[in-house]
Amino acid sequence: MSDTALPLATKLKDAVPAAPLMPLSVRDLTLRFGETTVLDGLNFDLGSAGCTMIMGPNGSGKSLLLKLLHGLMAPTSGHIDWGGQDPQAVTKRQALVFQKPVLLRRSVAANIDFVLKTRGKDRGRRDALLDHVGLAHKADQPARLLSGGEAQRLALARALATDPEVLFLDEPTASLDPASVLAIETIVRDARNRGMRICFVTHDMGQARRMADDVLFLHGGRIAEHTAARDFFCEPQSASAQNYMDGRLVV
Ligand SMILES: Nc1ncnc2c1ncn2[C@@H]1O[C@H](COP(=O)(O)OP(=O)(O)OP(=O)(O)O)[C@@H](O)[C@H]1O
Repeated sequence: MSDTALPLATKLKDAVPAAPLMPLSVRDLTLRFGETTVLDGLNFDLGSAGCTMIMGPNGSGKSLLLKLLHGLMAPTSGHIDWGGQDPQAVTKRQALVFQKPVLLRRSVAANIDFVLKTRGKDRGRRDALLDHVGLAHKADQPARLLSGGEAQRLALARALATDPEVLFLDEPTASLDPASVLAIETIVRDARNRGMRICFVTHDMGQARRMADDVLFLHGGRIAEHTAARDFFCEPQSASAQNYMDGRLVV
């Protein structure tokens, strides 16, 4: 992206609080709807840095896992420990970007202004944020007129405006063209390289290979595999991950 990414990077780095949310420890995490168990006794840890790609077939529980980790839902049982921090205070230190961008029916600039104002952030960062995601020239345009890729970059800028320590992404590029996919990946990689912890749901194998430090593979609400990226893509250990990568796993 543009040269003006640097001042933004500096400000994001400066904003990291002293007591970090990472590492994450998840123990016996279970979610049921009535008689149906959709997440079944998950146990995993995430280290302080990097990008975890969360993969698995449709309905395996990826989106629900993100919502639990972000505190948008409560588990039926089990524990989520973000660096020993008070669970009540965790959500505000994280951001979630959905497949369908959630935007205000205001101008592009006003979408950023709103987040900066409500979070008590420096309003002067708006232009740097818009430039960082390549939308400075659209600042005065209504957000509803943006293309899908532009809207998703604005959603990402809104997320970055909150200075999250953890960024959750739920299939953010699912309906975007290759150039828009790469633009989003560039922004996310930059955030990761500046120390933001990334948890990224995708079905896009190429994207997972480009972005992953580690892969958490879900199948039927359980963790089939949690492996370093190079091991996962060279030789997945679980049959379900092998079948998924070969296009043979349909749930
Ligand atoms: N509110 C709900 N009540 C009952 N079942 C639900 C509810 N929300 C989700 N589910 C079920 O939980 C399972 C996991 O859903 P989830 O959205 O996490 O899957 P996913 O892995 O993200 O799928 P996809 O790849 O299709 O987005 C699915 O079978 C879904 O139908």
